[in-house]
Amino acid sequence: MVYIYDTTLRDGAQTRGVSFSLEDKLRITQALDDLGVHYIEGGWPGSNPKDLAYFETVKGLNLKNSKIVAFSSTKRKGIKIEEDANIAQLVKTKVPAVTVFGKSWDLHVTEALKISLEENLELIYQTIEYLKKYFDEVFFDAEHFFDGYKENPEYAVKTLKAAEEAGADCLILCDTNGGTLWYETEEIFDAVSKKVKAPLGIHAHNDSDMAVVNSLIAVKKGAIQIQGTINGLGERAGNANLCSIIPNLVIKMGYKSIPIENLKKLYSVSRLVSELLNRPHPANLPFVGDNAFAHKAGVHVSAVEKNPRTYEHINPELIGNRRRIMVSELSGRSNIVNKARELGIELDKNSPEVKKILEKIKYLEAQGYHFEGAEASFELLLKETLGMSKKYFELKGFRVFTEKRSEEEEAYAEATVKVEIPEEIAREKGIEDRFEHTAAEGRGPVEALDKALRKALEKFYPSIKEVKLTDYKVRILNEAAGTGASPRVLIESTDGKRKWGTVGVSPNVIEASWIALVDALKYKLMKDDEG
Ligand SMILES: CC(=O)SCCNC(=O)CCNC(=O)[C@H](O)C(C)(C)COP(=O)(O)OP(=O)(O)OC[C@H]1O[C@@H](n2cnc3c(N)ncnc32)[C@H](O)[C@@H]1OP(=O)(O)O
Ligand SMILES: CC(=O)C(=O)O
Repeated sequence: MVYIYDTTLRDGAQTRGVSFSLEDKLRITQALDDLGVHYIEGGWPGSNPKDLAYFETVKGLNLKNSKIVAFSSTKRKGIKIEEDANIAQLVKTKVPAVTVFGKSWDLHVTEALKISLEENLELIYQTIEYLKKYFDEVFFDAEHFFDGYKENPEYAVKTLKAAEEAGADCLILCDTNGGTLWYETEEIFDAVSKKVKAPLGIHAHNDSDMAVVNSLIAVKKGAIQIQGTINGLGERAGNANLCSIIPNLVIKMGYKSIPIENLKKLYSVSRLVSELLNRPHPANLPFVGDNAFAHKAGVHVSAVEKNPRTYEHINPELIGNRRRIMVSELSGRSNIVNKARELGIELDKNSPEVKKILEKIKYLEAQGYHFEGAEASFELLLKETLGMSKKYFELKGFRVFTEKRSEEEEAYAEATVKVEIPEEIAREKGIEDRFEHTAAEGRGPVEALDKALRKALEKFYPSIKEVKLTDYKVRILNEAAGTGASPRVLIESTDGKRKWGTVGVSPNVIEASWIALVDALKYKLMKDDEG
């Protein structure tokens, strides 16, 4: 049995740029409990009022699987343990388990704590002995254990023995600076397990990109507790990523830990943490990233179609992720067939339509289009080629101008747009005048154009009012051409029910924006028709 100890709410909160609210901490606690994590380190109650409030509030959650753990250092030097504010706050939490970190590297004892090596052993012993009177489980985080062991193995082991003799339930070897390589972890675990009897655990940082492998090797060498964080959050380069450790441990290494059926929740827990931090979810995370099972190359897609094992190390559904197929200039016909199937359209790989769609994609990508971030433009292209979409309107012309009358005055833009609605649609709607000629103002030319186009179309298609632009990005494609370069415009839109991306490319940035805007509105009308 390997116990999973999550420190997202404590070491994860030490990530640069991260600040969890109390509500975030409680939501993450519930999600981790639901996933089946064994221990959740909620914070350091002696550190700040928020962590203190967490330990008060968390008692109200009806947790099914996880034990809440409070964290602190060993007692301060030069005072009695009963006088130590950190230790007093730990005791007040009345949680089932606590973890204290103590110094295992002689450098830290003499340089950071500025006490003798003997005194440090006393701090460790006294703190653990005292806390054992109040808590079922007391864990000892041997800070900098690996660096300490490399410089003074005898002393590093003495710190573990002090904790063991005082009654620690698990001795966690910490790679605090994250510089340890996998074979060193292996050797040090081998040596230490001969010298202490208490169970061992590991807490690894990722400064050498070794945190996951060090954690798994430690398990191979007998560790029964792994400390880590969701998405590898943590001080500097982060902590060991539990989203990689858990599936490797359970699915591949076959250890008893979190039940395998619970792993289906891993992807959503990982996303929840990104959402709460208001950060983009890192797409390239193994297992739980959106790219983890995304296939772009035609050769890969063709093989995955036949048997997913050809390019997937596990079934993505086991951890709640899914397969994604991208369409681009690197696609083959399999990508098109697969993408069409996602849209509910069955195509024959050898049909002329598939060939035509693929050729169009390759041609447009060579012009600068990029369909990966513009799935709505791809869907329109596919359905237009297959004759499955209506022509909703035709442009009869647009004009945009920008004026700035003086240094002081803000620049201003105005656009006029003329569109024509097809006869059959006008008849259906009982509208006689099929032409609409409108003008609108905006702070910039694209805003003016967007407003004028909507104004022109709203009379025929009132649901256009629901569409909002949520993102607008311009990328210059052939930078060397300077002002003659071709811009690519990517637009993201929403109607409150769904979000979609469209793309436009032209040497004229206004026209590139127009193409992407038109696709955005056409897509909305097509989806409304499809119900
Ligand atoms: C490896 C890790 O990540 S451990 C976790 C680190 N996390 C944090 O530091 C976040 C929370 N920390 C805090 O809120 C604050 O640092 C507090 C409340 C704990 C302490 O604040 P302050 O009392 O102002 O002290 P400050 O942070 O400046 O210095 C830390 C003190 O703890 C002492 N200390 C550090 N580790 C230990 C230890 N294991 N045992 C005993 N004392 C320790 C240091 O020697 C220093 O004492 P000094 O003031 O006598 O030099
Ligand atoms: C305890 C801890 O957070 C560390 O050693 O990194």
